[in-house]
Amino acid sequence: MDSMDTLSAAHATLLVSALLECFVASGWLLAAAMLPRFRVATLHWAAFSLLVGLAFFGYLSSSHWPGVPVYAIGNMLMVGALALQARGLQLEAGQTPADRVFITVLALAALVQGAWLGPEQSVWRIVATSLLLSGLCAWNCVTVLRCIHQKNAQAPQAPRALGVVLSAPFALASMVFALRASTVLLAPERLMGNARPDQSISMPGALVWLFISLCMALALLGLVVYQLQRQLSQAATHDTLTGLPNRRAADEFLTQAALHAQRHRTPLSVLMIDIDFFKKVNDQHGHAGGDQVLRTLARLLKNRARASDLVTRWGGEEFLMLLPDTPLDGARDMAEQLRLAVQNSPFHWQQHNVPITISVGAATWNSGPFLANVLIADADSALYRAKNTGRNRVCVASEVAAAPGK
Ligand SMILES: Nc1nc2c(ncn2[C@@H]2O[C@H](COP(=O)(O)OP(=O)(O)OP(=O)(O)O)[C@@H](O)[C@H]2O)c(=O)[nH]1
Repeated sequence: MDSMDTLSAAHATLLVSALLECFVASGWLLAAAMLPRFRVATLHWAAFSLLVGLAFFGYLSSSHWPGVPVYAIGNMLMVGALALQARGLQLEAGQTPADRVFITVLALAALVQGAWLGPEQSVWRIVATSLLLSGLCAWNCVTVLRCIHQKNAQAPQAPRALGVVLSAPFALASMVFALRASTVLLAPERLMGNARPDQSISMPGALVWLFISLCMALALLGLVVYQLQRQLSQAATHDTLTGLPNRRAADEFLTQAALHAQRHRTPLSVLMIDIDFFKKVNDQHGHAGGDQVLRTLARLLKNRARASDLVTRWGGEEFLMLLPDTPLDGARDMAEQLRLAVQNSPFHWQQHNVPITISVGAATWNSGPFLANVLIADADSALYRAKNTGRNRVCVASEVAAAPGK
């Protein structure tokens, strides 16, 4: 291939890259329209792709703009694009955007372009710009890792490898820009050997960028899908009013806890908790007042539970607590503590004191075949007894009843 062919191949690759960037930008705009929760971040990423596409179109048409420092403008667009990508990522990760840093980076980039504008100074311009771009990509890599790590610390869901996979394109981009800076610094004669050193387009360079840019778009998409999947799973397993796990989550936890209890021969207890005369609370304070009482009680129960326990909203004004490794005596003690804590805690609604008491039914599985529905039914009938014998009390089911096979 002669040099003319090489140049047109590089041009063709740049043109494809520029068109692909516009295509990716329209995808992010669509995502912004469809996913309000991700609107701000996806708009940043749409702007990132558009600016990169614009930079590529500029590089492509540089020969039509004699005298215009197209490459300096292109470099500014690239730095601005990566700063926007970083800002979008920070917002997505729930961090406060480091706008001062971004402005400093942009000012530095502008200084670099202005200070070394001519073709004979392109070595320094390329080195400094590549280092800035490398730094921004490295930052994005760290932000993605921190985002996944943070979300996993709240509720582990993703495999450890996910953070590595999603941050890899940013690490790769950072290394490529650093490599470009060092090769241009170490072998400037190769760059200066070009007919127009400030406007050289290398075919491998264009291809590498095309690859990295698509990988970055895929990684950002992966991040959005991961967050969406977390949201969906949260909505399916959690109660929106109290934020507690719902009945479905309780069923799953009970199955796991039962397997653990059977394998390690440890008791498993459940507490069925019901607010007394809750209808009156609704009647006196309205549904919103009732909702506030439910939220306060949920917080109280959660604060008093051990890390290994699970507090769930079973339905209506009923809560189910699962207590692994807890015998019936321990469950009774725990229930009694909760009952007293509720009785002595102030529940407020619009400056009104709302006196609240609970009734609790406790049941324990100790040995024999495990039947979740029997254990729950036992706790339920103990609760029924607590209600029928005056409320604001704890009743326990017999241990044998929970294990009919024994
Ligand atoms: N505010 C509010 N009320 C709810 C919710 N879910 C169920 N309730 C109300 O809880 C009340 C339950 O009433 P009942 O089953 O008669 O029980 P209770 O009044 O607590 O009486 P006992 O349980 O027998 O002490 C009903 O008025 C329901 O409307 C909710 O999410 N929010």
